[in-house]
Amino acid sequence: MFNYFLYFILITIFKIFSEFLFFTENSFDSSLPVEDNYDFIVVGSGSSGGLIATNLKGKVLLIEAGAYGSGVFFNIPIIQPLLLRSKYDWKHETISQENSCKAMNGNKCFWPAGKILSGSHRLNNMIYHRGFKEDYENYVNGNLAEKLFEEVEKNIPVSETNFKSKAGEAFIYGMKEIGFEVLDFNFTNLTQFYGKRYTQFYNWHRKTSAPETILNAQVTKIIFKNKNAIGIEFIKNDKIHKIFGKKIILSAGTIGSAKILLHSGVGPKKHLEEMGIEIIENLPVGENLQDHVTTNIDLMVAQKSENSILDVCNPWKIIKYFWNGSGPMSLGGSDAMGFLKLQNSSITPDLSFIFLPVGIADDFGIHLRKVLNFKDDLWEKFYKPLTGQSFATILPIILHPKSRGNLRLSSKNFNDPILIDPKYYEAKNDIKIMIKAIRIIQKLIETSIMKEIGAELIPKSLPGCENFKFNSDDYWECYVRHLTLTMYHPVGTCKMGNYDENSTVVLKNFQVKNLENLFVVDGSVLSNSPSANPHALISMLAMKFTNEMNKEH
Ligand SMILES: Cc1cc2nc3c(=O)[nH]c(=O)nc-3n(C[C@H](O)[C@H](O)[C@H](O)COP(=O)(O)OP(=O)(O)OC[C@H]3O[C@@H](n4cnc5c(N)ncnc54)[C@H](O)[C@@H]3O)c2cc1C
Repeated sequence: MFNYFLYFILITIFKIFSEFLFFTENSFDSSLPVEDNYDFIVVGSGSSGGLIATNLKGKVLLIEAGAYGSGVFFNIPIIQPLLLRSKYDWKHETISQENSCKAMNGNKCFWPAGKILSGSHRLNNMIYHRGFKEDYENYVNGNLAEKLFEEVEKNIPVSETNFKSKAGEAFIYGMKEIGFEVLDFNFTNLTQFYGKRYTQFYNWHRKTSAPETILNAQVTKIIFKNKNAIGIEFIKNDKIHKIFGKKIILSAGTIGSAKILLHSGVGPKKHLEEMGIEIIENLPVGENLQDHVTTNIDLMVAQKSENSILDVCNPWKIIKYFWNGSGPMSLGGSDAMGFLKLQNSSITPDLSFIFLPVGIADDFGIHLRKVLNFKDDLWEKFYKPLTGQSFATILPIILHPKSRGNLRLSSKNFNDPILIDPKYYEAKNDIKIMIKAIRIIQKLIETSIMKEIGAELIPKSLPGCENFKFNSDDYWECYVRHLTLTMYHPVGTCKMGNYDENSTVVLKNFQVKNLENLFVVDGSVLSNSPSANPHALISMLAMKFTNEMNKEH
């Protein structure tokens, strides 16, 4: 009971504080661009846009829909879950899903994305993994990629998590024991500096020539003269503004960039006609939506004092965190992870497993179940009876799902939500892979090292799946179609490709096909989901683009 109240009080204080901060940041921000014409206008300050704008040479304007967001406070890694569904999150939701998200209200899965300076990198779990060279060969040759990653890592420091749980260690060694071809099972590497979240936000502050930045400004349209992009329209403080530039770079993310293009008349002809939007170029914008889908496998573990709420609030640990960045406050979510090939013939890994030394029931249902949009039934029958026990989570991630979704506008009005349809598990093969992943987790739990920490699967049926024999393949199919979660890695809606391919939106130099001076550089250009968490790959591509632009300029 004491823990419940402690959570409740801390979460309430945080919510009041972040609302107050948001109010003060917005009320006093009336800044507008000082010039009439820029060399570059960069839309979006996230993993890609933040890096591009802070490193481009020339007269650069960075336009960001989100607010500043306190550096001192929000960059404490353990705060991350509290930023979800806050004012610093776009709070997207999928449309009602037929084959998945069945444990969520309205069968809608929650899709957060950063609406803050530094974008989703301010809200993410800070995991940094370069991925595998076969993933980036589509976009850049291997040797150059290595150099670009090194440049990225000079911009944003990366190091092993400072917080390492005993359960995380057992997970790493257990996985190495079970006989599949496992790759890189290890403690997680994070974008951090002395245990603090490190994003372009810091570089932006430190650079004497930081780009001119307009916050709280939502770009709604690209202005074209024939097939040339010449500027953008944006809304700030309820007023529409126009600003002009020689090159327009969209880095508004997989949802944001596609939405701006569609509203500007760049998209599938038939869809734009239905919406009553004048067509500038017929391109498959919004198609090819892909996401790393996962499910929540909570494990009960024997003891977990090292990351309980009392441990996080321990004054000595708080002092140590601010002194040397150690302890539970530096936990970005995951402390261990790795990859696995189901067959030796697989070119890149098929699955990734991310370990979190916490579980959904750990906060007594005060925050996380609301974030994830859980139906009351799921909470009341499955998780609530477990509160007060110790948990850890393993997220099995399908790295190359076959299911493809899309984005569609709901109307001509930019403020109306975009319709996100990931079509999770439409491809039956994705279910097969997920069930294999669950069987692997079951093998892992049987390893001696996992037994030592008392790991055990929750021994009861998920609400909605009670009619299936517990632990049968049919039961697990039902489970993953109910407890469907995103790893928050949507990509692909402005697919990069060759000029003669119909699916191409963006050419290999990031230019939008058939349109001059318009570029898209962010997660939306990835043609396929990478074999790792995408921030590193997206940053590497942003670095490539920046170098190419600086050479031309
Ligand atoms: C909760 C969460 C956890 C994640 N964990 C990890 C992780 O641990 N490791 C990892 O590698 N990846 C992780 N990811 C994914 C990763 O953060 C994203 O793939 C990556 O940040 C995307 O970069 P981006 O530049 O494409 O878009 P973003 O970083 O999302 O940037 C887009 C920016 O554009 C702005 N914008 C959007 N629309 C407009 C508009 N109309 N006008 C003006 N500005 C606009 C947004 O506010 C935002 O700042 C996570 C994502 C989330 C949400």
